[in-house]
Amino acid sequence: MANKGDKEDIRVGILTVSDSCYQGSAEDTSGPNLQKLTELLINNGVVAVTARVPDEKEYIEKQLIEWCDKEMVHLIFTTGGTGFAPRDVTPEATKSVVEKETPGMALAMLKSSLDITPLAMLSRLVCGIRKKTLIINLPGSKKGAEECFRFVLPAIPHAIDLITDRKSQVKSTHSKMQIPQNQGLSLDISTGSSNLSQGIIPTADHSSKHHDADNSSFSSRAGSETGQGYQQGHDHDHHHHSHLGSHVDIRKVAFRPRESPYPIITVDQALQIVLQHSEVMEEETVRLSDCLGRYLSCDVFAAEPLPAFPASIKDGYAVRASDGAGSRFVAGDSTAGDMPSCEVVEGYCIRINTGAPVPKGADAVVQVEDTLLLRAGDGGRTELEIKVMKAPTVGQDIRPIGSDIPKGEKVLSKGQRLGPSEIGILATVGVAEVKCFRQPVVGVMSTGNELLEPGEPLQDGKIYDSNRSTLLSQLQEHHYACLDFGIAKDSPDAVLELLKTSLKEADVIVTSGGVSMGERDLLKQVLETDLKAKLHFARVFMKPGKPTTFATLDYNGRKKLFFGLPGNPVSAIVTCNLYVIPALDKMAGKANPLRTIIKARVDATIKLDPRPEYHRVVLTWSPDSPIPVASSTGNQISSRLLSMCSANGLLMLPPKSEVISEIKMDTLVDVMIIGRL
Ligand SMILES: Nc1nc2c(c(=O)[nH]1)N[C@H]1C(S)=C(S)[C@@H](COP(=O)(O)OP(=O)(O)OC[C@H]3O[C@@H](n4cnc5c(N)ncnc54)[C@H](O)[C@@H]3O)O[C@H]1N2
Ligand code: MOO
Ligand SMILES: [Mg+2]
Repeated sequence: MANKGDKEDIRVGILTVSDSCYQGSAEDTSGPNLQKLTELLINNGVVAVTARVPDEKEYIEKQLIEWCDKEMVHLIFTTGGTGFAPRDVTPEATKSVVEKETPGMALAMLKSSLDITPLAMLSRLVCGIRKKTLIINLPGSKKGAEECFRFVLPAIPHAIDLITDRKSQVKSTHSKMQIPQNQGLSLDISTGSSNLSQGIIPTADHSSKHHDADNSSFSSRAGSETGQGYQQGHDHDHHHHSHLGSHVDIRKVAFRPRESPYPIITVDQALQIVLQHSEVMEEETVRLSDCLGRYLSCDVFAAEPLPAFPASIKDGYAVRASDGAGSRFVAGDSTAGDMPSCEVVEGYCIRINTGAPVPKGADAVVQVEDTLLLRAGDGGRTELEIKVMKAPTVGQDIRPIGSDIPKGEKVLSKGQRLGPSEIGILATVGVAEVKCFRQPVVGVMSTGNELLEPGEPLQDGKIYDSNRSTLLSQLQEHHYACLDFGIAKDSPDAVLELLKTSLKEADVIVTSGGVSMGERDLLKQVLETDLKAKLHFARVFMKPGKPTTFATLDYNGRKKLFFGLPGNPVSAIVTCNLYVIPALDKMAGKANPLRTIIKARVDATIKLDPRPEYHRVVLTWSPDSPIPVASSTGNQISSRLLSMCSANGLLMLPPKSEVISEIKMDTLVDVMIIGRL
């Protein structure tokens, strides 16, 4: 663990007392098991010495004295020789070497063992202190020894601190004992864990230390991933430097915190933090065909007026208004795409089509419907003379130069989203490439041993990975480039390896699963311990989505954003809507990245949850009301993805309180728009 080096090791000796094990006629199962338990469950526990002795008082005493006085071990477990048999003398040997007995520990083991079997009364365990060593007798059977080991485990770190006179540790334990149970020290007899001073899960404080630290170890590691197996052995500091996989050790399940060390914050606070860290990306030049959904990084001006020539609005005749109503000779024609070569003079007109340039001399267009044909030529192939039925006015049905877009006008602004019309405007002003903010590349991955790819045969205990498909398509719906990084197994090495791969390619990483309180919920530890990421928050007061986690880290000089979304399918998609989309929008250059919130009328009474709830609804409009109706999608449990089906809104419900416990039917409530209306 990251902070293992902060504490001194507890040196442990394990002494198997048994004639048959000593002679080799029976296998010693209890001794090796105690060794494993010591390394697994005693934080900083190191098995320094082990030995097997026969059931002989002198042998036992000699070994105990040597370990206490020469090997300077802090703690000795004996196993065996504690019963009623004639050769059972371990308690007597122990009594003769200790200076003080510690009957409380013996009593704790006896009391708890009696709850398991009345035969425990036949055990004669002795515990005591010789100089700076605590000696604990355990029964000979593997099961009995393990049970008794676990019964005394909660008191061991503090006992060793006292015996070895580690004053600061003792003081800190005592002060924490003043804090109510679930806030400070909690000794849990069932698991033997103490959440005090174990430092198993790095806290926010650790994270900032890591962030400030030189992270060159990360850069150098990035190129040499071995994906080596699960880390073995005791994680001393020297181990850290040679190990290429994760430094997170999740084996000591008993030491996971029983309360989340992360403060819980509000949705508004969380969003503010996310947006603070979402910096607008650099600009790049994008072809017109690729710029749908992008945000402009500069204003766009019209280089030329539109139209660039006076253009006809109608199919008809270009005339001189001063000629009034009456007959005109048709001198020629003007069709779109060609500049007319002739000029309109008094008494003449030119046949013209919509959009075609109005020829010189003409100052009005008369639509064909307002004329009569007086004379045709060439068997109807030409018009020779027409009659204008109504006197035209100057400028009639002509679009003057620059009337749609004057020359030099700003047609689009920085931060504006390029939708179909905006892309049309770019084309209109003759732009083939445009400067936009680069879009963040988003890497998406799932975590979990239980996950299968859809299409694979279903296996016992497994489920199909739905989060990845949901998240990838949601990001695509918002026009973001996504990379699919697949599924990471629930091991620190696997998670670290996939994160490192994704960091090379993605600006933003979105994972789902592994962020809550389970021993396999290891993302936060890998982020902080291995990647030196700064965790900004890891709990939000909301439903669904409570364990939503947000971190940033520096990777080769680039800031990367990390969203650890909760694994429950609805939690993942709701929190993607609430945090990931606004972050990406801001990075992509959107001027206002906040989601749209409107009012809707609920069509049924809704019970409130203790957490502010984002209740999935379908919004519909009826012709007789401008206010939409919000209909719940049913059971809102966060595993039920069907509650997202067809939902286009999230009702933003307040938490249940003494003042309010439900929202009555027909009440107007805020709704965040998340889908097509
Ligand atoms: N002791 C506590 N337990 C839990 C708490 C808590 O505060 N204390 N919070 C609960 C809440 S709220 C949520 S939400 C979940 C979040 O869990 P994780 O983010 O750790 O996710 P997992 O444990 O990995 O999985 C939870 C759930 O989701 C399923 N899952 C995971 N990934 C996928 C996927 N890609 N596709 C479909 N389904 C997925 C997984 O199988 C689990 O059923 O924690 C609560 N527990
Ligand atoms: O917050 Mo969890 O997301 O309720 O299920
Ligand atoms: Mg979990």
